[in-house]
Amino acid sequence: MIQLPVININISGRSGNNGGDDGAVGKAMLEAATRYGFFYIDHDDACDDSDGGGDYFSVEDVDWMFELSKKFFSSPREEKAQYKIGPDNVGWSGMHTELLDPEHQRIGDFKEAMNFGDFKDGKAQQPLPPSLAAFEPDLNRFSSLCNKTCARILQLLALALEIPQTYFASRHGPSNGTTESILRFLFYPSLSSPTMSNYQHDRDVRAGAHSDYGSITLLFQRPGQHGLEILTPEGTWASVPVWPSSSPSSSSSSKGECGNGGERDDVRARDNRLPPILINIGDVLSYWTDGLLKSTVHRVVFPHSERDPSTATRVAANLAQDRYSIVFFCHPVDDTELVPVPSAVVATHRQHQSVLTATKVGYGGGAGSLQPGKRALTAKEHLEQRLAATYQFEKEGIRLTAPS
Ligand SMILES: O=C(O)CCC(=O)C(=O)O
Ligand SMILES: [Fe+2]
Repeated sequence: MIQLPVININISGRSGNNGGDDGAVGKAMLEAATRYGFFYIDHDDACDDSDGGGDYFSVEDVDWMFELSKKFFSSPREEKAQYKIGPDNVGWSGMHTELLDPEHQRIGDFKEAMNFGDFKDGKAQQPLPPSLAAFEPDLNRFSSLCNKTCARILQLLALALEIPQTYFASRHGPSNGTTESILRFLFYPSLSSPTMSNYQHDRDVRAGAHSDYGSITLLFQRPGQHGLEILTPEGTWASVPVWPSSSPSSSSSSKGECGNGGERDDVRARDNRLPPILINIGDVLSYWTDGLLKSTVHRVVFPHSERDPSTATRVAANLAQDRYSIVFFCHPVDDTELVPVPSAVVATHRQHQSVLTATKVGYGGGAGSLQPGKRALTAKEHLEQRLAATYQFEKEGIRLTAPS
């Protein structure tokens, strides 16, 4: 189990009771992003002088999205199949359709997913299945809260990198242009599901090892449905709890009245039943900052308690859990040129990296090591390059391992 820092943010970006503490919060965030590539965020209303609700996720917002996700995944297979994912990366993907770690997996991921792309003027730019069509405004609102949260995180990171606060945020959507951002519902059936009959506990995973391609990812998890693991620099897998404990490392992550108060925050979050949102850095932000911000490899496994030899007993006793998660992959606007970030902090890091690391960053070098005479990659090109390097793509853009 790894204890990652919990960073308390106010969403409005105005100082409020926080006493202009953005500097300390940004610094804590940058530290976590450079050390782990992962951290949690929590939000304290008392620290926010925005006009109350509306700008951040309420418990009800998140519960409702999970309700919608369940509603969708439990709709008839034939119905979901009409909204199958295509080259544009939106729509439904069934069990074993995605293979995130082709080198190590014998069979595709044990999961189903539903991807939503950008919303424009409140409207989805893709057909919505009957189970969700009536809830377009709710999906749009949730996606918009995700974008706002990403913008705020990017603003705090920019502050800590000593560049204009709008440097990253103004290069992200949705108001600045089209992006490849995706809101994604995920469903990992429990071991007791009939779809699990081909599962082999020594070889199969719910989602294979991978890094995310965007700038940052938000992950919403449900209490009791753990399974996420991250690869540590030592090359071992560490489980990431849904509820971070109030360890000293988390309470040191941000200071001040409205910083993370360790135990106090943990209790508050539990009372409200909303675990903090897990954030991770993706490949494009790592590339953009020459590897200073880490894009950490992670995967989703079946909980050890369900994989042990007494699994049969657990399954029989109905203790095995489905896992539902909701992910938001935040990407820059497609035509953003990934020129080196004008940050002295990044420049210093670049000077200290070895040539070997510099060529591996973002698995295609970093923005600062561009060959002379070559133009910078755009965000869309970077994504295409990452996708091509990960999968031997079939024509439609995702690798199919089984008919779905
Ligand atoms: O479901 C999860 O917990 C993580 C999913 C994930 O890492 C992804 O979809 O990229
Ligand atoms: Fe991921």
